[in-house]
Amino acid sequence: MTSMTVSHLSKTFKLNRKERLRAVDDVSFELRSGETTALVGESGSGKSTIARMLARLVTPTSGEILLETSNYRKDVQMVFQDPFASLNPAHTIGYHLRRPLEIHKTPGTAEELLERVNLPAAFAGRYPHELSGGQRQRVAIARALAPRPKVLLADEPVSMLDVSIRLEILNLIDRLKSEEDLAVLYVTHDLATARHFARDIMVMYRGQIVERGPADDVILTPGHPYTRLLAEAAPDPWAAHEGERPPRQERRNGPPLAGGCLFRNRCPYATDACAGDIPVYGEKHLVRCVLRASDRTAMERDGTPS
Ligand SMILES: Nc1ncnc2c1ncn2[C@@H]1O[C@H](COP(=O)(O)OP(=O)(O)OP(=O)(O)O)[C@@H](O)[C@H]1O
Repeated sequence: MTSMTVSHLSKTFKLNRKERLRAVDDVSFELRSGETTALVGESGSGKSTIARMLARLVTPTSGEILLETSNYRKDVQMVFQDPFASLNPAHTIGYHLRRPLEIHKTPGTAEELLERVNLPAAFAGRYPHELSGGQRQRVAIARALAPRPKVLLADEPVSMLDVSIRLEILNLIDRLKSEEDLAVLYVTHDLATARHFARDIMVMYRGQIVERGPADDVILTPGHPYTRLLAEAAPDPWAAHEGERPPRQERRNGPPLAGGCLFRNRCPYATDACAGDIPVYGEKHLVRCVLRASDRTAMERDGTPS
């Protein structure tokens, strides 16, 4: 069942008197209960801005976010990247968990919430500094679950944690998704965990969703040259291409491209057509590109025209 429908969502930031940055550009998708949808793309592509608009922390410039239910503040919860910044050092874990129960008038106790995330009930009396990063992230997840939300937004929930415990936390979110029938948006740089935990993957490039579809299809048979670049070089898309890594500023704002495909100045298959309107092809697996994957295979076989 659809929990949240996002239509034509855009966000333009005003950088200074003259400059504007279109961080999110006409994005539409659905989040369904009991399913994880991954949002992947390099740094600065707009992933967090989408999550923050869905959490109502950032006001959209245009577009619509429709929720099946009516109590938005209760039904949409977010887990942030930094488990050290998200808990107040002055308050106990119990306080952090009881607050949302009180605010949203949901039944339950801090101890029950701790159990749901596999932490001992005695942690309710502890302070954040007494916990490890992984334990804090479990607390942050428990706090997000306290109001019994329908939608959980997880923005890079494990990227600041020790590699050895990342899977535990992702498995926990996955189990809770099934138990609570949550619609999960998993924002990540990491294609491998996106493929493993998500049913669908959406690939963002400079504010636009350039490809989306069932996780295996997107990763194993990427349709967009950008997805292919990400998939070949995962987890860091530039790790294997260090010499070609574009400077951060260029990646973020880039040279101005009026319309057309925003990837065309980096794309090995770019043609004049890429400056025009870009069609979307596919049904379940959608790709925003003038060339189909089969055309590119033929170009590679027969030699790319110079
Ligand atoms: N409040 C803001 N004011 C101005 N620009 C912003 C603001 N928030 C984000 N941006 C810009 O919007 C673009 C998208 O940022 P966003 O954080 O959504 O990307 P991201 O894909 O989540 O990146 P990361 O993985 O590094 O978090 C970036 O160029 C960023 O600098």
